[in-house]
Amino acid sequence: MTQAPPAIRLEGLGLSHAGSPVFEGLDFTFPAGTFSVLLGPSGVGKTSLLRSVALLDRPTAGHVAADDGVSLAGRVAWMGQQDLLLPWARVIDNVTMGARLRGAPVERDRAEALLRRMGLGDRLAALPSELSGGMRQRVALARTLYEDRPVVLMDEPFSALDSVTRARMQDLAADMLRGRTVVLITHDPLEACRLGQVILLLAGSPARLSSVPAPDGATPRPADDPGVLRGQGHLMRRLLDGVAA
Ligand SMILES: Nc1ncnc2c1ncn2[C@@H]1O[C@H](COP(=O)(O)OP(=O)(O)OP(=O)(O)O)[C@@H](O)[C@H]1O
Repeated sequence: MTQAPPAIRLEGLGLSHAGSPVFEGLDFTFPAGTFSVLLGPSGVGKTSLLRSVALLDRPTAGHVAADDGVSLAGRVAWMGQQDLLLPWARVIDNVTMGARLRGAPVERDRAEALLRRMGLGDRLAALPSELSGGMRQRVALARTLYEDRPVVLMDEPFSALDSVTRARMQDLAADMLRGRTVVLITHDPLEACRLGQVILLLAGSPARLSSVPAPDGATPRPADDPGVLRGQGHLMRRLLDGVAA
């Protein structure tokens, strides 16, 4: 990573779809170089918020800005819920596609090393249609990490993975994204407590953000750490109670 990661400020951010407000008046700063995790009930507006941060959706009110005064455009790696792999391109070419499209040099060795760390070293020449859903998700994760951006926004990046692969990918992501400004959406309280340096809940209608204390200790925190298990239970309770408590 060559550029310093900025903090990202939301100022009075609001978004409506078809005239119905999804969220409004959001004021929050995602701290620079910090792994933030966002949870909330299905349909509350998490993806809409992340898309606004990524400048993919135009907010109805307020704005999103980097705290260093430089535009976020070109500094963000995005991993959406759909893997968006190109069906005609082999795994290795999907990972390096961004560089190809930009006309930048392709670092094949770096892409291969990433895929090997994802357990896909023997699938470099496979087409996406020859992969399982979890493998495709790992290719999409490799493509996101390959982009090497100071800001990384990920929408449920591990949702298709079995629990052991998921834990491995969480470890890898925590390691590779350390020091970047990351926002990750998850439905999994354990994932939030393993990875989150900042943990946020989005709830209500229109939705508002609230922050929850993260467990102690460096990330990735062990899944069986007592503080992680307590935090997981607390988050689950908040979600079951409709996040109000
Ligand atoms: N392009 C769109 N046009 C109209 N309504 C939309 C659009 N995108 C999202 N919505 C609506 O906005 C609300 C928030 O959707 P969003 O996808 O942001 O929720 P979410 O919290 O990410 O949900 P999930 O956890 O199920 O992925 C939902 O009511 C959804 O139907």
